[in-house]
Formats: sequence, C-alpha cells, structure tokens
Amino acid sequence: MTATVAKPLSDDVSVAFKGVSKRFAASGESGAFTALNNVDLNVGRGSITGIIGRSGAGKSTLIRLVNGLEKPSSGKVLVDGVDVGGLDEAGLRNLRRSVGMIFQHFNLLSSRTVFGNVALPLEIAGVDRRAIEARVRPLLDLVGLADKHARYPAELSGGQKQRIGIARALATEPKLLLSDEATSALDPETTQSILELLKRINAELGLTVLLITHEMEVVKAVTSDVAVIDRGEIVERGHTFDVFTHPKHETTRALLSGLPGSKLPDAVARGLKPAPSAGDRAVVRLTFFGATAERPLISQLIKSVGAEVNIIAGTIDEIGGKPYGSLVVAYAADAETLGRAERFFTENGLVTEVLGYVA
Ligand SMILES: Nc1ncnc2c1ncn2[C@@H]1O[C@H](COP(=O)(O)OP(=O)(O)OP(=O)(O)O)[C@@H](O)[C@H]1O
Repeated sequence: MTATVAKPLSDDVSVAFKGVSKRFAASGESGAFTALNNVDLNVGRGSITGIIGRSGAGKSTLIRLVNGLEKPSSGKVLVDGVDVGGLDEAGLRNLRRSVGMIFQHFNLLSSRTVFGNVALPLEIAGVDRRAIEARVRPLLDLVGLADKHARYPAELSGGQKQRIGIARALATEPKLLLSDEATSALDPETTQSILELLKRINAELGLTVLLITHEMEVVKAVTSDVAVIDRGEIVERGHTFDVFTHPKHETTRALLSGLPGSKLPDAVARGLKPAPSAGDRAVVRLTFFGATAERPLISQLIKSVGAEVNIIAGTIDEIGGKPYGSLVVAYAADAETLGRAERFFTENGLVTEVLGYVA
C-alpha cells in the first residue's frame, strides 16, 4: 500500500479538504474546466454536514473525491488522516469499506432480493455466509424492512428502496456516510422519514454524514453544519443555524430565498420602495431566535408602537433543532412610530431589517 497513513489532524475531523482543486481536461467540443478551486474544508466527526450550491457548482465532484472516485488535480483529501489521493487499489477498497454512500436513484441491483442487495458489500469483502446473516438481519430491522427481506427492488416504494440503500451502505460498518441527493427523488413525506432515519443513525451509531443536496429544506431539517459552494469555491460555512439566520454571501441568500416564509408576497415585493414618502408604511423583517421565538412579541409590539401593525409574511420553524422565527410586518413610517418600534426591538434583543417602504 502506497498510502501515507498519517495520524488524524485532530480527533474531531473526519474529512479534511486541503487546498483541493479539480480540473477536468478538455475533451471533444468542451475546453478544460476547473470544477473545484482551492477548497479548504473540515467535516467534523459525528456531524451531519451539508454541502449546498447551484447545479454545476461542484458538489458531486467534491463528494466523489472523498471515496476516491475522482482524484484531486492538486491539494489533498484526508479521510481520518489518510490521504485518499495516495491510495493504491487495495487501499481504495479498504477506504470504500469505511465510507458508505447512498444515491439519488438508489443504485440497487434489480436481480437481487432486498437481503441480497444489503449482503452484497459483505460478499465482496469475503465475509462468510453466517456472519453475513448476522449482520444483514439487524440492519433490515434498523431501517424497518425486516419483513421485506425476500422482496425485489421493483416491489418497493422509493422510500423503501432508499432504506435498503442505507442498510447496504451501513453493511461494512462505515464511520462516514456520503449522501448524494439521497432524497431528491422522494416526495416530501418520504423525505422526512428518510431524514429521520439519517438523524437516528447519526445519533445512535455516531456516524458522520456528509450530504450534498439542492434542497434547502433538507439542510435545515437535518444538518448541524453547512458549507456553500459556488463555482467550485467554498463561499460560506458554519453551523447551519448561524448560516441560515445570518447568511453573508449572496449565493447563500439566493439559495435560502426559496425557503417557505422567507419570500414576500409578490404584490408587496413589487410595490417596495427604497425610501418613504409621506403616509407610507415601513416593511420590516423581524427575526427571532431561541427563547424569543416562543414569546408573544407581536401583541407587545402593537402596544409599544401604538399604531396598526400588519403581518405580511411569517414562519416559525426549527433550524438544526433550534427554534427560529421570521416575521415580516408593516407599520407607519413616520419618525415617531419608527422611533418607538426601534426602542422596542432594542429592548427585546430582536434582529430587524427594514426591507423597504410601501404606500
Ligand atoms: N468528468 C468530467 N469532465 C468534464 N467536466 C466535468 C466532469 N464532471 C463534472 N464536470 C463539470 O464540473 C462542474 C461541476 O460538476 P458537479 O457534477 O460536481 O456539479 P454539481 O454541483 O454536483 O451539480 P448538480 O447539482 O447539477 O449535480 C460542472 O460544470 C460539470 O460539467
């Protein structure tokens, strides 16, 4: 084995991207293309880390570097301190046993039963029949499909197929699970149940999960950490709650603008002006965190402002398990009302943003 087997950089890092670039050579009509540019990123051990970005941003390329399906053009990808780019064939086989992967289209073998699909990685690893039985049965229990062990993939729903995909990915007892758009082909309800399963596996087995998705709802519901990739570069990263409540980069803001509750109704958005005229109302977004998300602030706001307050849009939600609320309200934009509202927000530690003014 030619691998440099280094000690982990730090006990709490599962995957480290160090100055990773990936260039694809020119082929046919298309010229050379830089899919990843100097990516530095640590994936915390035990975290559920999401990579989000627009189509073509480089998400799949990034994840494929982790299990050696692609090699970096420069830089290093370390999995538990081992340089993936330095592994020979035997080293890569070992790596792939310790890194499970699930896919958007499940990638199950249609000619094998549910049991046979989950057993496959163990058969390839040369595990004997009895040990395979002993491993596969509890995995099918874990994903709630023990009764379907003799069925074929064509007889299963999408959600059931993904459960089998998850059981198969866990067969070799990996420490890291890669998820490539694993819920993108599923309806919202089935997506929720798969996300619950991923959270349970993360909590019960201590498995690190690195997932890529274009679905912000998924990131919000399940990840502890998130990185935003734009044209091959990481433009923002952090705890999901922090990034979602204080997005800094315009790509992050654009990606988050699709979340329910964050969009203004079209009629209001169209009429929004940057400065008020006499008689206009200010349109203000209030953001609540932690305990403030659970307090009856609106009735207090109406009392303090002493004027009519219209509610335009709102959502109360959880991000990474923390309560979070966003409310867009409108009230008179005269100096006195604005001053009273400002004092109320300061006294109550509310984060506010004036979005504009409407007639
Ligand atoms: N083998 C390849 N040869 C040439 N270019 C490639 C290759 N693989 C990916 N690319 C290009 O690299 C860029 C990033 O692709 P990648 O699949 O990583 O993006 P993505 O963020 O996963 O997109 P999507 O969400 O649409 O799957 C794209 O412009 C893609 O065309």
